[in-house]
Amino acid sequence: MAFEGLTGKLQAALKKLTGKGKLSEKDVKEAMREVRLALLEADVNFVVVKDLVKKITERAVGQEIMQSLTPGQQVIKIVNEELTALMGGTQSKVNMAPNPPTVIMMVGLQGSGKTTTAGKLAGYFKKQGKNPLLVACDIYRPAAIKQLQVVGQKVGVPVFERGQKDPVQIASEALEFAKKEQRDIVIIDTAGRLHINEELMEELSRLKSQVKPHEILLVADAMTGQDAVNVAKSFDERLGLDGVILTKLDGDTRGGAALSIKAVTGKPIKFIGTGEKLEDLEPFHPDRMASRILGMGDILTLIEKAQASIDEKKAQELERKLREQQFTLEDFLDQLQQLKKMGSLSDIIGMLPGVDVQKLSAAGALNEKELVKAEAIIQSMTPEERRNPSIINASRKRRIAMGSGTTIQDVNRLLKSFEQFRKMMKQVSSIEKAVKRGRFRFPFL
Ligand SMILES: Nc1nc2c(ncn2[C@@H]2O[C@H](COP(=O)(O)OP(=O)(O)OP(=O)(O)O)[C@@H](O)[C@H]2O)c(=O)[nH]1
Repeated sequence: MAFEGLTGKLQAALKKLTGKGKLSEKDVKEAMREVRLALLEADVNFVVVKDLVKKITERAVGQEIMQSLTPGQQVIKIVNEELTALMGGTQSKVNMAPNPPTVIMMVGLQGSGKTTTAGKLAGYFKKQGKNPLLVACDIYRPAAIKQLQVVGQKVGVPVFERGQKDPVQIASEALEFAKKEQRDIVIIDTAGRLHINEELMEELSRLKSQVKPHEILLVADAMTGQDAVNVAKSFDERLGLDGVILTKLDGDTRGGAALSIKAVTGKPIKFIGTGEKLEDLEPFHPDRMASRILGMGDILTLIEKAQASIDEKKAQELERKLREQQFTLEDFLDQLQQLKKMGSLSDIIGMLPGVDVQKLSAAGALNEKELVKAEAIIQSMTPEERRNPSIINASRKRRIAMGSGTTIQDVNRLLKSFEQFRKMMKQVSSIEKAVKRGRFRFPFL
């Protein structure tokens, strides 16, 4: 899970403030020193850090805050707001052409995830009812065309290719083709290089003047931290970017790129890549990211992910069962299977507020293999046992363990996690209600 180190340190710094009834200027300044260090260690650009901490401190030591009943909470609210503002404030969407097709040019260095992300983006638009076309203009790496065809096929979007022809020529033909075939979004995968060089920029500039894209998106690898920020700066100076797609935010990314790109280049992050699978692309919401970084969870994204992978009827049925306490192990099995579609366990759990992912993974609670085991155990139960786990006595446990090739301890553990899951689902629905009523309180306060 990305940002773990940063989240832990920010929480530790801010927690010191929430324990106090009244705050002095010294308390705030001390906490801000820790916030500054945490951000620098996360590889956030140091000018950005300096500016951010100054803004937070100025607001936090203001009369209103210091004299409020809950000054610590107010400071956290300020940090949350300033982090949100730093990342652009509100969501930036892709510019759509008034007369389709909308042309999107994907640019970036080799290995940043450009080709994969072009496929993800095509899949994203297709799910929204659009009719995209992918265009293979990375002619130097022969495998790139094949790779684009593979991802295109996986998301069900056609790929326009003309082999090693001049990319500018390919793009022009692709536009003609898109108009004829009524494709409303054209996504062009361009060549990458290991480093920024003149030849690459020349080619991309030629391509830009020929196809006049409505959107130029830079794909940058979040794992490279400040390098990603510098790459964004260079591409923007030479080509003019409309936005950035930051990939690999599922790894142990420290946070530097996500927090610095907008402030340094003025260009917003529009999407983030959160895994290797083609559905692992999320629109970027600065406010939700700020909450995630502060360890306050991201219930809204979690709900959206659930909505995207669970069909509406099933979700309503599930909600009813949870409300009426009729949620059975059979439903649990169904949920485990749905969960697998939503992404990695630690990413999903990390979106719940107040959950310490690091602690859970250390305790082995987020092991994906456990999911497979859980499925086998539930499948070895009788329908009666699935509906009513309280009848599972010692001899039934023995039978289930034998049948699933597991141990009695495994069966016990599963029954226990089922109980916990039931509780967690209840918590999610009560948080959702609280958010809707505007009464949601940050859980670690
Ligand atoms: N974990 C993770 N891996 C990603 C993500 N996006 C892309 N990748 C992986 O990054 C690697 C490089 O991706 P490509 O799409 O081949 O990179 P590229 O930028 O198109 O490379 P060139 O075509 O050589 O320019 C692949 O193994 C992808 O699966 C992401 O969001 N998370």
